[in-house]
Amino acid sequence: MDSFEYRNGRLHCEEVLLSQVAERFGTPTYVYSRDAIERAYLAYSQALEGKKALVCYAVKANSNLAVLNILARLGAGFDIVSLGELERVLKAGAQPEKIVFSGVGKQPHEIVRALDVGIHCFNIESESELERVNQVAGECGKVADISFRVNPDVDAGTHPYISTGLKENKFGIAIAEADRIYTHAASLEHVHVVGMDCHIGSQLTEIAPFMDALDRLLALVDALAEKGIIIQHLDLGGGLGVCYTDETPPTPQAYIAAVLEKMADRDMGLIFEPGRSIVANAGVMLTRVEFLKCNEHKNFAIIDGAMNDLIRPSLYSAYQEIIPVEIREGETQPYDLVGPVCETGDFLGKDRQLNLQEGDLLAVCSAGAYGFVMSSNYNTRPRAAEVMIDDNAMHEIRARETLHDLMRGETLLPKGN
Ligand SMILES: Cc1ncc(COP(=O)(O)O)c(C=O)c1O
Ligand SMILES: N[C@@H](CCCC[NH3+])C(=O)O
Repeated sequence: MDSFEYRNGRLHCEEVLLSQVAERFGTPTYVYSRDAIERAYLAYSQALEGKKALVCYAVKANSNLAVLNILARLGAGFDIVSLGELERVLKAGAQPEKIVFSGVGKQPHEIVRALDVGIHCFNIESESELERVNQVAGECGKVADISFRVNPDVDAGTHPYISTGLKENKFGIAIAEADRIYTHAASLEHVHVVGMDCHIGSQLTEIAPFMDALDRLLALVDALAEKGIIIQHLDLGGGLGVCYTDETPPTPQAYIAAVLEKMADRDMGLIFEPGRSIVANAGVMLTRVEFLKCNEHKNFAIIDGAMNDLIRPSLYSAYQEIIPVEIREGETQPYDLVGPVCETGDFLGKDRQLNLQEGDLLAVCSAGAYGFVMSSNYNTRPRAAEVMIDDNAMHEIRARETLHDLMRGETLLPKGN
C-alpha cells in the first residue's frame, strides 16, 4: 500500500487527499493508483527482461478498462476467462497474440471469437473441451494453439475456496492422465500443442508449492519430449500473494528468480498470469460511517459500503485493513464494521480498534483486486464508483450506477392474461 500514505494525519494517494475524492465522487468508491499498478507490473516484466516470457495479467482481478489500458500500454499480455474479458482487453488495446484463454467451460462462440482475433493460446482444462476446440477450429478452417492446464495435485496452502491445484478441485486435467491426453491431442487436426500450464491457487505466501508444481510439470515435459511432443512454453499461472496484514509473500523478483533457476538452460518460453499481486495493493475502497450503534456486547459502525461492494470478508473471512482517512487522536474502541445489507454476514471487518464518529471516512485497504469485480447489486444497491489517481489528478474511470442502471433490461409482463 505504499502509494497510499498519511501526511499530517490525512490519507493521501500521491498529492491527492482521499477525503477530497470522497467529497467529489461520494462513497463507497474504489480508488486506484496508476503508479502502483505500473510498479507492480514492472516488477514482473523487468525480472523477465531478455527472456522468452509473457506476463499475462489475470483480468478477473480487476477488469476496469482504464486498469487494462495502463497495462496494455506497458506491453502486458492478458489472461482471460470469458468473451466479456476478451472484448474488454481488446478495447483496452491488448495485442491479441499476447492473450491466453483460461477457464473450465469455454463456449463455442467464445472460441470462435478468440480464433478470429488470433490469441496466443487456449489453456484447455478437459478432454471434452479439447474436442470442442478441435471441432470449432475445424469449422472455422483454423488450427488452434493449445496448452493443457495440468492439475499437479499440490497443496497451495491457501484458503480452500481459492486453492485450485489439488486433485479434488475442478480445474485442469489430472497429471496422471496428461500423457495420454497430450498424445491424443497431438493426433488431432485442428489443434496444435504448444504449451503446458498450471495454476495451483491464489494468495500463496510461500515459494515451495510453486516449485513443487514446476518440478512435476517439468518431469511431464521431459516425458512428452521423449515421444516427440515438444512443449514450447510453460505457463505457471498466477497466485503470488500480497500483504493484507502481516503476510510476507515472496516478491515477484524472488519468485521469478527461483523459477529461472529451476528452468536452468531449458529453451522454453515462460508465461505468468498474476492478478492480485498487480492490483490488490494499488487500491482502496472508501466508505463513510453512517451510524454508531453500541450495546453492552458490541460496538457497531454501520458504514455505507457493504458485502455487495466488497465480498471478500463475507465470502472467505478475508482480513483487509480498515483505516481512518483522517486520524483523530484519542481513545480507540473495538468496532464491527457492518454494511446496510440485510445479512448477518454483511461485514467488512470485525473487532477493529478505531476512534470513530458518525460521518467519518474509512479506507478499506488492499481492495484493488477481487473488489469491484466481485461486487453485485444485492439489496438493489448501485455498484460503487471507481477513480484512478494519475499524476496527482483524480479521474472517474467508472461512474457510480444510477437508479436507471439498476432496472436496465427488465420489463413488466404485458397486461391481459
Ligand atoms: C487460471 C488463473 N490464472 C491466474 C489467476 C490469477 O491469480 P492471482 O490473482 O492469485 O494472481 C487465477 C485466479 O486465481 C486463475 O484462476
Ligand atoms: N476472488 C478470490 C480469488 C480467486 C482467484 C480466482 N481464481 C479472492 O478474492 O481472493
